Amino acid sequence: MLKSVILIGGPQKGTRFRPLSFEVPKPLFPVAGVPMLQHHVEECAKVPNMKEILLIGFYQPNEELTRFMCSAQQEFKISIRYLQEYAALGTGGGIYHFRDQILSGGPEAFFIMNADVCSEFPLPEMLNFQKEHGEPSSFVILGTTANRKQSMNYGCIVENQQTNEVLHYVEKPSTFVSDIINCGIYLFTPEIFQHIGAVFQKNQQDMLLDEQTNGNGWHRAEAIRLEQDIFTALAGQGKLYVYKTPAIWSQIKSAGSAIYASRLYLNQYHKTHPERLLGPNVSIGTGVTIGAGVRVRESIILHGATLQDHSCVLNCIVGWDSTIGKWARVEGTPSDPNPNDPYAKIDSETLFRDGKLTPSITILGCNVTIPAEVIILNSIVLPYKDLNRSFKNQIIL
Ligand SMILES: Nc1nc2c(ncn2[C@@H]2O[C@H](COP(=O)(O)OP(=O)(O)O[C@H]3O[C@H](CO)[C@@H](O)[C@H](O)[C@@H]3O)[C@@H](O)[C@H]2O)c(=O)[nH]1
Repeated sequence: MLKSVILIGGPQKGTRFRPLSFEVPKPLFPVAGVPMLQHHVEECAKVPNMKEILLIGFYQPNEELTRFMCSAQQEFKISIRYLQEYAALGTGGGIYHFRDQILSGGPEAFFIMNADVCSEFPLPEMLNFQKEHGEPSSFVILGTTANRKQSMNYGCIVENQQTNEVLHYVEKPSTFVSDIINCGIYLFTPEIFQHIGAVFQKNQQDMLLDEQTNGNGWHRAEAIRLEQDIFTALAGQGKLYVYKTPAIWSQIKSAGSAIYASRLYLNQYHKTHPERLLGPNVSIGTGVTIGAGVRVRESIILHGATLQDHSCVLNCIVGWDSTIGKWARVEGTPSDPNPNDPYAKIDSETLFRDGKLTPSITILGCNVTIPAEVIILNSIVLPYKDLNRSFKNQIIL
């Protein structure tokens, strides 16, 4: 059985996201149309045997987070829980504090991910890589290549090129170390807690020896960074490996990087979620209202029209100020030129053939109202019509 943990940090951390983070916690900021975290959740839920996703952070429980968790649990059919740290415990301290929760049910391995990254999340690939490299309980860091100058803003990894073992790990070095950087996505086995535990014990001993220690000593011992405290020590011990991905990856620290990450995900959608794209070949007039989950392609939506939630518009022209109700489907039949004939032109078909309306683009005149949950297929609807049911191959006067 497997689990995933997403490190969502807390309120003070999102400063580079102001003023956007005033409105919504940074991990829920929409990237490519869905909350940043949803990309993680979706990929985790696809991994066979994934039992649970734990969000760990120091946000006060809040309505936005609760709402996100409820809807994501339903949509992706996976348990999602939020575990709140009493203070910022760092990237290693939070998972150590909640180790019993992570290990309950006996997962043989678990993923840890930074919330503020955009990635293809090659989780199955990391699992396979773990099986093929080193001993079975080795740990895997997802890595990617950066340019020399930018690499120094990240955790830098020197690998054994034959075995992919991590030989050196330096967090945000001040001089060049390696162009392989840490993507903030890891695959661990429960054994990682022995290593974090050893750091915790040592911190506690140091704390007892330190006579200056006051009431917050416990917190100081528990604040542990995976990168500096764990990876640096594990490098070169035959335990830590890097799986390098050629796929998309970006950090999301600023508003600018959120737009860049959106573009990366939107490009992916052509392959992974074509239904989330408005398009291809869609033009939308001014003042058009498009609800959540609407699908549009090969259509022209004229100004003032409203496409209510989850409606689907394919091969249509939607007239000015028309309204398409929720879950309605308005569809026409394209009459594109033969794509295999380089000289082909589009046919301007006659409206009727053999006494029947030729299947063609559906046209809604202005101020037409299509009710919720109906299907309008290959039809022409004259202006100011309030339809009350489904229609197929008709001219509605
Ligand atoms: N739960 C919890 N999460 C935390 C805490 N501190 C940070 N995080 C979360 O951990 C992630 C890493 O945040 P930072 O500690 O700010 O590190 P960074 O500058 O983003 O660098 C990290 O990510 C890079 C990739 O994006 C890595 O290259 C780098 O090595 C490092 O892991 C973020 O998702 C953040 O929300 C904490 O105390 N508690």
